[in-house]
Amino acid sequence: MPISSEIVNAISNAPGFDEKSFREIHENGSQVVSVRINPSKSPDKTALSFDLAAKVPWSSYGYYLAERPIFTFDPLLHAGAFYVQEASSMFLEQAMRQHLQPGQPVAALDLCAAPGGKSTHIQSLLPEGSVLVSNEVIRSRVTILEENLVKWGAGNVVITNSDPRDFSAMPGLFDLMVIDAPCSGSGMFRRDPASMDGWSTDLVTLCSERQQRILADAWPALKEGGLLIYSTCSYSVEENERVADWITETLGAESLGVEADPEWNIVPSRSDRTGAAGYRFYPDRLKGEGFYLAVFRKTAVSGHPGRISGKPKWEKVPKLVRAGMQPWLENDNLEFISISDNIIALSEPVARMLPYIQHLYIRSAGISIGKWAKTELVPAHHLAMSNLLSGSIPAIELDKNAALQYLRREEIPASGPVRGWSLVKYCGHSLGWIKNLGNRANNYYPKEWRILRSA
Ligand SMILES: C[S@@+](CC[C@H](N)C(=O)[O-])C[C@H]1O[C@@H](n2cnc3c(N)ncnc32)[C@H](O)[C@@H]1O
Repeated sequence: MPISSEIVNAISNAPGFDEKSFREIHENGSQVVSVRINPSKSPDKTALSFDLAAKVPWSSYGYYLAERPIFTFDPLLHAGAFYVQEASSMFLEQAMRQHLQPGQPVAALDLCAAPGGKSTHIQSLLPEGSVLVSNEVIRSRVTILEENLVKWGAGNVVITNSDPRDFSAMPGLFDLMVIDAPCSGSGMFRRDPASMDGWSTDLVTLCSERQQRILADAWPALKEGGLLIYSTCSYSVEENERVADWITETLGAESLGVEADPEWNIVPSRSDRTGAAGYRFYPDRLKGEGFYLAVFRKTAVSGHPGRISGKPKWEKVPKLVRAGMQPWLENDNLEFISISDNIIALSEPVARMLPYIQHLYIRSAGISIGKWAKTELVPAHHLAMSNLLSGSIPAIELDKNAALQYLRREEIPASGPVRGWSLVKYCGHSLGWIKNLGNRANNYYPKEWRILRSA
């Protein structure tokens, strides 16, 4: 679809912008499809419905696909074995790898997290012993964030639904802060031409002001020496280099470079006033959409986070219940708490984080194990998707058709001699639970996540 002259004129001052090739790439209808593999599930290449021949050069887990399959009908998507993500955004990996101490656990915040592209990626990159607070301010968007993180199987994540303002009350809590800010979205015009209709220079100004507000609100929560990764999917200098200038001038942050192989065709940029380094992605120069990323180190002194006093909103799990859960779990090096009958397993880094963030709206933390119903556990979907589950839990392996039947929440034939709870797997990856009643099996796939489309 042709791109309007109003848009082209407004972004023509962007470093590396080439009007002719930019117009061509938006008009020729070409599309790029990429996915990121979940290293904690490591799907077998032969199980995937697509070929992993072409790597995204700046990410160890990213791959380009030759064409766009109907991902909904790939059970491994629902198993959290991969995430469909635009390739340029995966450059976040270089910023993390080049600026975090290898092996050193961190407390990370992904402030604008839904639907979870960056959070799932950050989670895959964090060293053992780290914790990720994945926050989304818009309530209706937390649902998809939670779905994607549960499927990813992540246990070291806390999902919150709070305003950036609420993070100012926790000085110096995070070593890493990722702000993938809401923006005017011009970088996505090739993929979603209809979104051009809502674009205006006023929107760019509004976004730039909002980006600064979000940064100012969250900034106190970053530790002295901590890392800020700022990104947008906009081409506008007002939302990128000008914001980078504002970060270095007003917040006093130090700009950090990220090494990028010249063959990747990423355009390095410098902001006008302070020379802050940024990295620009153009679809006419590389295989990816429009994107900007910049990295900063906080040099100012931060306060110290204070534990929020008062009674926590959760209770300890009684010994008897803990004993009943034992056969379900691979490792017991966890803390168990109970919130409104739900039993939750917290790894040590998550348990350590919670007292500092109690005033946030916490949507979920750690891994939901299930509900204790008198004498037995009714297992949660999150447990099925996590690596906490004991290898001795009965499981049935389904072929693709039966797996899709299961994911539509249809009845699947009862199989195997074992009555009771059983995992359902596809190519060795858990999809969820059934309860085998002998003559039939009840399907416990979460109703709100079921596939509604027919083939
Ligand atoms: C670019 S998207 C984030 C995409 C996400 N990081 C990913 O990789 O999947 C920006 C997010 O910021 C959220 N947002 C909108 N207004 C906000 C505000 N005032 N403060 C913080 N976040 C906001 C949006 O709901 C949206 O989820």
